Amino acid sequence: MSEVIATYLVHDAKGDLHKKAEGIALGLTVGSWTDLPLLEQEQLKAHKGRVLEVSQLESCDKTNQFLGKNVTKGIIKIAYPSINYSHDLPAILTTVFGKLSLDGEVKLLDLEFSEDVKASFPGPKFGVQGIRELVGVYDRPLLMSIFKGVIGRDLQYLKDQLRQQVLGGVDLVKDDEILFDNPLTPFGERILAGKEVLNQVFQETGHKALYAVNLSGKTFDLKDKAKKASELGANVLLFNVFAYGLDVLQSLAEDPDINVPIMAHPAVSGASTASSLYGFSSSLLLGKLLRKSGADFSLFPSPYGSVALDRKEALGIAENCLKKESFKQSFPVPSAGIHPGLVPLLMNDFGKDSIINAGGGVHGHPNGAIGGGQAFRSAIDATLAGTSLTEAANVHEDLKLAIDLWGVKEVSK
Ligand SMILES: CSCCC(=O)C(=O)COP(=O)(O)O
Ligand SMILES: [Mg+2]
Repeated sequence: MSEVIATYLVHDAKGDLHKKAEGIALGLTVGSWTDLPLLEQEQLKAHKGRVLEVSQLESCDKTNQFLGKNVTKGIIKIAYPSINYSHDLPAILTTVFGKLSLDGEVKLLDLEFSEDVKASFPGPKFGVQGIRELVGVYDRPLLMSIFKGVIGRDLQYLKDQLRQQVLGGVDLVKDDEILFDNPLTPFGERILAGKEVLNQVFQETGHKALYAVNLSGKTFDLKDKAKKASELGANVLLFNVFAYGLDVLQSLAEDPDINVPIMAHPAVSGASTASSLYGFSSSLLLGKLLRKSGADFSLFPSPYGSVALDRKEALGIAENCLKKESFKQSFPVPSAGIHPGLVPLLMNDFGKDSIINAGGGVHGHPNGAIGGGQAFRSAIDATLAGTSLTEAANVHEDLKLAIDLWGVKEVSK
């Protein structure tokens, strides 16, 4: 059947989850059902939402949150026929979670798309394999660092900082998401300066790296800017997708003239995912929907750093980025507050097909960004070899300095 199936977590004060589910299925499709004459009921049958599952999880007394209100917690699954909407995310999301997202304690946990609806989405242009081919690294997690303190600085500062990071052995360097187009480091000039530095380092050392430049500005200017970036030879486009909308990402990913991988930053997404009662699940928004819309990379808070996400949610994002699908895979990038001592935990959770990403954990190293990058590379190599970081630190000075500063968390067996 051609449809989208939505799974919701609900907290219902009235306690009748079946009635609630029927109300949602009708309200978001044909409206009132039983009041209609029989003929009209028959005609509208193909359009009506179908309740597939209602299961009660528990009844709870939410004394602390809502003045003693008793609520019933449950899971509701509803199928929405695809003849009701055009096959694009704005129409699909408005159908399955439009008015409903404003109507009490409902969280959208998952969406399942029938194959014909799925076919309307591009998925990543490059994917994990395509990105690996660009950097020529196949046997380990990639390492990415982030420009820091570039706001208010000129192109020369940016070039110097890029050079230090790449000499440390990182595979990618990304703009911070808060660096926008500006007179000191304009978008096009950042791309050209980045290429110059990366070429220089490659000539000197043979080390290949990519630079992700922040694609920013007004929505209707983005395509032209992205095409210009593509012509200038940009390696990767960083994109604050949740400040714009998933469909804007999809339009960029679908455009054949924008032949550049897209890195989705999670800025602003917390407003839609953080509550346990409302919004979207992280695995849906930052995993499944980003991948469908064409993100080659999905950045999200790891369970361990400064902005920690629940471990199960973070693993759910990575699973949706990588699981077997008709689309290419998106690279999961657990981020925020990452230092070399967290590498064993990250690799244990996210495996080889992930990217270790750090800003402060690279630049804050006592030997600067070169030492920071090298400490991370040693931590990755040691973990792959099954050696503890404490042991590896005996022979890798930069790793030792990093561990002395930030500590180490080995995986508990
Ligand atoms: C919330 S994921 C975003 C990662 C990011 O953009 C960043 O600036 C992290 O920097 P840090 O110094 O915490 O590694
Ligand atoms: Mg940042």
